[in-house]
Amino acid sequence: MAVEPLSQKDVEERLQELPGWTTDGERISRTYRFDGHFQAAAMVIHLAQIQEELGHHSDATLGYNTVSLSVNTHSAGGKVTGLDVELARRIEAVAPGHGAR
Ligand SMILES: C[C@H](O)[C@H](O)[C@H]1CNC2=NC(N)=NC(=O)C2=N1
Repeated sequence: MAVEPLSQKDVEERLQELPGWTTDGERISRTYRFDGHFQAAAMVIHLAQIQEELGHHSDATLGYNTVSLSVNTHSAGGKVTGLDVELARRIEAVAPGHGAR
């Protein structure tokens, strides 16, 4: 089943429930900060588990104490869909347990 892109207005509305997440119209993004590198790396492993479960994957960059995420849906022409928002929600649910801020 084709996944339809969300309108910019829909994306912005949904992001109101995901503080820290932003959109440039082509993707949704957030950078998390951690107490150190190991904590950030552990978050990436947890992220990989969630992404494999959902079959939906962000572009993730591991820094010293940061993890920067960006996601859109390739099959929707590289636009933002509900799948991206769902992934962001799942990540938000586990991030505090890793000390993310
Ligand atoms: C076949 C597989 O489910 C698809 O290629 C998935 C994999 N992960 C994906 N991740 C993201 N971010 N967008 C996609 O469209 C996408 N498609």
